[in-house]
Amino acid sequence: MVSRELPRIHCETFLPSVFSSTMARMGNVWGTNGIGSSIANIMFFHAMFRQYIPQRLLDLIDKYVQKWLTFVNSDIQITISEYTGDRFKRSEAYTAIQAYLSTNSSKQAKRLKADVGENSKNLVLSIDDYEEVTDEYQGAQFVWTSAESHSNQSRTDGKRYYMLKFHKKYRGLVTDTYLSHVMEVGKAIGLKNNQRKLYTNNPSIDWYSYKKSVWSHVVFDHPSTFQTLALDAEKKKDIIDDLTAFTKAKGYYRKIGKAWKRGYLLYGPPGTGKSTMIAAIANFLDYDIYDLELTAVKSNTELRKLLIETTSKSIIVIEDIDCSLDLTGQRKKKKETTEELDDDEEELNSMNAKEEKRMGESQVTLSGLLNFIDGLWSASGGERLIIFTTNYKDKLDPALIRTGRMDKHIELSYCTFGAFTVLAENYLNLKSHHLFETIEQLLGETQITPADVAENLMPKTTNGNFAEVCLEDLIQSLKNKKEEAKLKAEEEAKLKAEQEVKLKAKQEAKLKAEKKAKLKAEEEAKELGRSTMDELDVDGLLRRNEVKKMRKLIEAFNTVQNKSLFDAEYSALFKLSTPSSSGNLIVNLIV
Ligand SMILES: Nc1ncnc2c1ncn2[C@@H]1O[C@H](COP(=O)(O)OP(=O)(O)OP(=O)(O)O)[C@@H](O)[C@H]1O
Repeated sequence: MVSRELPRIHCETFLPSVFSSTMARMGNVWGTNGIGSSIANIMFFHAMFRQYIPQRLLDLIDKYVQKWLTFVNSDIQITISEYTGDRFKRSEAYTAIQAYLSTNSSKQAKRLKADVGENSKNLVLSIDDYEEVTDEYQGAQFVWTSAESHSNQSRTDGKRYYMLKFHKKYRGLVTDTYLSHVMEVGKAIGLKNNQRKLYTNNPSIDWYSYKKSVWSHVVFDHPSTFQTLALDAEKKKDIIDDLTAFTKAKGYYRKIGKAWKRGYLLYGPPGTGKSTMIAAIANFLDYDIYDLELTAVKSNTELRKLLIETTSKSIIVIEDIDCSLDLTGQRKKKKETTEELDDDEEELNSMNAKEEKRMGESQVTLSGLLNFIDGLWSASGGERLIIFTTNYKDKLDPALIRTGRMDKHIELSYCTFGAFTVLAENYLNLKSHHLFETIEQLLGETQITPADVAENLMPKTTNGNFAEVCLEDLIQSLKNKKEEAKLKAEEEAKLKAEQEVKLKAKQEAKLKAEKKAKLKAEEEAKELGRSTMDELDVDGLLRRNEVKKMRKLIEAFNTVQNKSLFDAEYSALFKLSTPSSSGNLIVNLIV
């Protein structure tokens, strides 16, 4: 990353006389007429010189002048840009340097910039553009400058960078220890100031504005912890152990050749604590949360870009993944739409409208999402959890939740007595109570979400023994729920019984009809006497009223055993001069 930007001689080719007189005037103004005119003369001769000397010779001279300047210039410069590569990701070095310089800059720099700090309470100062800050390290001096470069086309499309200048004799010190020292201290300051953040993705239309950010954030300040989470102790311990093991497994993941990330699927009915658990996990691990609104992501490329711009030590959350996108049916639907519209040209206008609407909708596909979770790009950053939540696990594509993508499936279900005791302690400060026994019994008999229990345990009055009131409220709620469930079960049983009776009647009618049809067929077969006739009848080659005639014909054939006689019989029977095609067929079959 060490780049040595050496001063270049810019050879002016504009009118030397104008320049010369300007310089002379400046000399007068400064009272240094001699120096001014000397510079003007040098520039004049330099310009003349460049006009009459061949280009190849000029290039050669330039090359040697640069070499000479390198030799005599004692400073080395290192530039650290805010965004590396094609502005994919904010440089960690830039952020660390910003934090590192924040302490020095407030003491030294005369022009400072102030911004609201991470905790939104204090102002954080940093050096303004082209202001210099000198840092001392092991007796050496280092000069830092902050600046912004603009491309020729755009004045707003600035690329921010820090520039470090030092004497070339400190090159070894810089590469060996100084830069790592800056990074280490900067990161430590960053962590100290750091408050966890809750990010949400910006619509892509804003990505290229002056703010240039794909994510927006607020300070994450959710009070949920594993202690306050209503969950059975065993389940809780299992999750905590899993998370702890994950955070310590950097080396292990590298050894087995896997990206350092883990997928959690939280599923269960609404109000069972899926979002609450995510907050508890973030607080436990001290991670940021990236709450990804998938419907606002237009394409798989955008999804990848969002992923790249997440930091490590973070949780990427997609809530209600089953509702986020029709990930499996999306392509099919589009195809159907196109086919329909092809069929009818009159619908061209409506097609355009539909197409426009479709363009506005998310084009993220299942494969895009799968790549997001465990494609090559997902390995950048490391130490990340990906959490999906859903109320309907069965609706999800198995590929999305298979082990390796969603490594741990956690069911959050209705409130157990264990979960209730956590809530009672949190909400009412109660470890035990004489009503707990009744509640335990009722919880075993009916289903209630932790959200509903929590709502009942919220003190609604400050008077008297509100804990007892809350518990009684809960008992009443549980009884109501039990009654509701009983009524619902009875209703369902009644409905089921009715459906079964209907089904039985339908089946009996069907059996009866089949039996009747069979009997009729048997009677007809008997009448025909031969299976050949059954086949012919089945094949529909003969009309039913011809069957009887055919029987006679066969009898005639069997009796006469002579083709010419049979033909005569046949013609007489059907009153034909020549046999019909069906007659011929029968004859062929029989003969
Ligand atoms: N397991 C729990 N522990 C503690 N509080 C809970 C728990 N479950 C629910 N709650 C309470 O109920 C409220 C709603 O819970 P939460 O939003 O976490 O449920 P959810 O499962 O994410 O619901 P949804 O599926 O509708 O998003 C929370 O604010 C919290 O107060």
